[in-house]
Amino acid sequence: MSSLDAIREGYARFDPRAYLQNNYMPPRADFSSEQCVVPWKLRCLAETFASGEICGRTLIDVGSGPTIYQLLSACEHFEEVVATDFLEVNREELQRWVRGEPGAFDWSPFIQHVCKIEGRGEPWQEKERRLRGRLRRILPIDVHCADPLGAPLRPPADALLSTFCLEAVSPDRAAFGRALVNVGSMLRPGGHALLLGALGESFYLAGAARLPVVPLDEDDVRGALSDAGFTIRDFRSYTMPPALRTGVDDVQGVFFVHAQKPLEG
Ligand SMILES: C[S@@+](CC[C@H](N)C(=O)[O-])C[C@H]1O[C@@H](n2cnc3c(N)ncnc32)[C@H](O)[C@@H]1O
Repeated sequence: MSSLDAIREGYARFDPRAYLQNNYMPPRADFSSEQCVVPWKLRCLAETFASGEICGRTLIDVGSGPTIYQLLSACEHFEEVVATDFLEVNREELQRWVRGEPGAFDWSPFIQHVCKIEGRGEPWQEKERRLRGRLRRILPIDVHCADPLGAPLRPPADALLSTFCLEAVSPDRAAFGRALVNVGSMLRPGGHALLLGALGESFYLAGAARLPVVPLDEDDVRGALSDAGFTIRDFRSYTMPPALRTGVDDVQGVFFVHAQKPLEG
C-alpha cells in the first residue's frame, strides 16, 4: 500500500464530532482570551479580509472538514463560497449546519466573536444567514489529484482558502508541495491564497483515528509556496501555549499565510 493509500485509509476512521470536540470547544475555543488559538486564527482571517482587496465571485475552501469558522470573514467578500472535503461524513456535517438541522454543531460563539472583531455592529444572525446562503456547493475533493475536484474548476476561483488540510493529508514535504500545486491550479492568476496550518505536528486524533501529519517549519511552508509560484504577502505564526497542549495532537504552533498567484504574462 502506498503512503497516500495508508493516509486515505486512516481517514476512514475520522470522527467529525470528536474532531470538533478536540479543536473547537474549550480550552482551544476560549473567546475570553485573544491569546487562545481559535481567536488568533479568526483574527488573522478577519484582519486580512478587512483590507477589501480579497474579493470576487468565488472562494473555494479546500479540506473544509466539519468546520465553517474559516468562512466567517471570507463570506462577506464573495458571491459564492464553495466548501470541499474528501470525506462524506464531513460534507454531511456541513450540510446539517447549512440547513440548520437539529444536532448540527453550534458555531454561534464563533460567529458572535467574528462580528465583534470585525466591528461593524452586525447582528451575528445576519452573518449566519449570509454564510448559509452563499455556501451552496459542498464538493468532494482529493488534493493529491492534479484536478482535485475531478475536473478543472471553471471559471477558476478568485480566492483559495485551506485550513489544517494539506499537512494533515501528506506523508512528506514533497507530497505537501505537490498538493499545494494541485490546489493552486483551481485559483485564477492574480488570485489570493490564504492558508492556516500546523507547525511541528506529527499526528492528531479524531475519535478512533490517529492521523499522521507531516511536521513543517516556517521555511518549509515558505519554500513550498515559492516553489508553487506564489508570492508571500503576509506570514504570521503562533506558538501553542502549554495549557492548549491537551494530548489530542502534538502541534507546536500555527502558521498563517496570505499569498498571491502572479498575473500571467
Ligand atoms: C485536520 S482536518 C482540517 C479541517 C478544517 N479545515 C479545520 O480547519 O479544522 C483535515 C481535513 O482534510 C480532509 N482530507 C483528508 N484527505 C484528504 C484529501 N486527500 N484531499 C482533501 N482533503 C482531505 C479530512 O477529511 C479533514 O476534513
